[in-house]
Amino acid sequence: MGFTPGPSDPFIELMRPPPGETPAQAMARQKRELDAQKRSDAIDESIKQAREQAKKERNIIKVLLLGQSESGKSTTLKNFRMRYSREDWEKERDGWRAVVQLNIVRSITTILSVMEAELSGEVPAESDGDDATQVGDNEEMKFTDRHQLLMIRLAPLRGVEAELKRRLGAGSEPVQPSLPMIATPFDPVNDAAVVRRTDPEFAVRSWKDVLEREGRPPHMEEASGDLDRVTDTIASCKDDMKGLWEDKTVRLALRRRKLRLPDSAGFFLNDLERIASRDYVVSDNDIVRARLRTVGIQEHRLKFKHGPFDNPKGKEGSGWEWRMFDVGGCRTSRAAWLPFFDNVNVIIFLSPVSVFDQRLEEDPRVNRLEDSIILWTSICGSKLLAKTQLILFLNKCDLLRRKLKRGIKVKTFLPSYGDRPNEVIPVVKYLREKFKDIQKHASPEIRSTYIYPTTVTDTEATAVTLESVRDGVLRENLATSQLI
Ligand SMILES: Nc1nc2c(ncn2[C@@H]2O[C@H](COP(=O)(O)OP(=O)(O)OP(=O)(O)O)[C@@H](O)[C@H]2O)c(=O)[nH]1
Ligand SMILES: [Mg+2]
Repeated sequence: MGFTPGPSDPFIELMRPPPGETPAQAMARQKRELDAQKRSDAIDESIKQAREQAKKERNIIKVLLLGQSESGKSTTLKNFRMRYSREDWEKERDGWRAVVQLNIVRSITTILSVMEAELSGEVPAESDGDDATQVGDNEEMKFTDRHQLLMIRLAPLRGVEAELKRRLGAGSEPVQPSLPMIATPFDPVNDAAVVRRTDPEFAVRSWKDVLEREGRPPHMEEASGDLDRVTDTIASCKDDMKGLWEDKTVRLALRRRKLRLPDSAGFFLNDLERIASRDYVVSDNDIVRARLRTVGIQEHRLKFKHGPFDNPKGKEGSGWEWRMFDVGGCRTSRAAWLPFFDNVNVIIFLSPVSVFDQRLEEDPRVNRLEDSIILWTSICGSKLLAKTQLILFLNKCDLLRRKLKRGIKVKTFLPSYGDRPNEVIPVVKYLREKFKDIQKHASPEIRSTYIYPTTVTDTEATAVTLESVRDGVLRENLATSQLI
């Protein structure tokens, strides 16, 4: 005899309408059941989507570039893009022309301001411990009619500077000196952190905005006319700019005033013959050197399709994608970093080694090396970043070499350096050990740190470093992705 489910079947019992249910109650119950089913289906769907998303993102590596302002984050990113995203790099080439021009013109107008100050007999400001070599006040500094003439002939560059700022200014704004400053992204923001600056620096919000505008073929008469005017004026000032930059008395005045031009200024000013011309074509090196302060956070994507670790599952078209985030490094920008720490796979942290005798632009009370160490300690110690792979670039080794050659003693600014030799290799080795120790003691979990001494403006040497970084990152993330 077969089994006939009877009234005692638990499922039937469960589904049975309650005794004495009215038609209205039955309708309400059925609606409740339908809603519950819908909710359950929605949950199933979102789980499915999350799984699919995780599968898709298995090959995505999130990389953050961190470090103080002018540490070389954007320059590092440019190296990556030049090497691994050549198509975009080429598309943006023309857009950099105006940036290089602004870099040159700003250096020249800054020098003109120094000359004006000298000629008007203004007393130079006290040293802020910056890297200029001491120049005796008694050194002869004779300005002549020729200098006056140079100043008059170069005066149109002030208008060009304003014009270039306006053009690059879609996303540009001066650094807000009134914004709260914090030393690390984990610090609470309060008004006490506000420091007033006297000289707000020109800033550009986003490469992408600027380059998209600048790189476009000029479609408006006005835009193309402006560009020609700018290029024409710069070209017509070429000889005078060279005369100014090469003049001994001017150099002496710059040293006496302890003027710190941007790190790339020399690179551009020594090559005026090529750059200040009407048919100037932007070179790879020019792009790498062109300084554009980052404000906000910019995302750039790189695809790795070739190489030993590029195909994690051995499937066609399943290469790795790196999402690289470049941040503004000054103290007013660091609060914006925090939301990007979620699920970050890799941090490339840049600490310039040449800055032991310099102060922060945004807060001249703070030594730049000290700032970098505070920042590194906070990043290493963050629980949120405990599983993140840390890569440290001890950058600007070339500037360190130059500085030490000029006789500036590390020990003066870093007494703990003691009597070790005042040479590049021992200094970098010393800093490397210090940064490594901090990582070891501050990290919530044991992890390795990959440390590279770099000069990211040297694209050939950096290419070798990037290969190693790339393979190291992919190897580590391959292991993680296998676990998904
Ligand atoms: N000589 C030399 N100059 C460098 C090096 N790295 C960067 N620079 C220059 O330093 C300046 C600042 O570099 P950026 O890459 O713009 O610095 P950043 O960290 O992105 O700065 P923010 O956007 O302000 O946070 C630029 O003029 C670079 O060309 C280096 O290793 N050597
Ligand atoms: Mg930058």
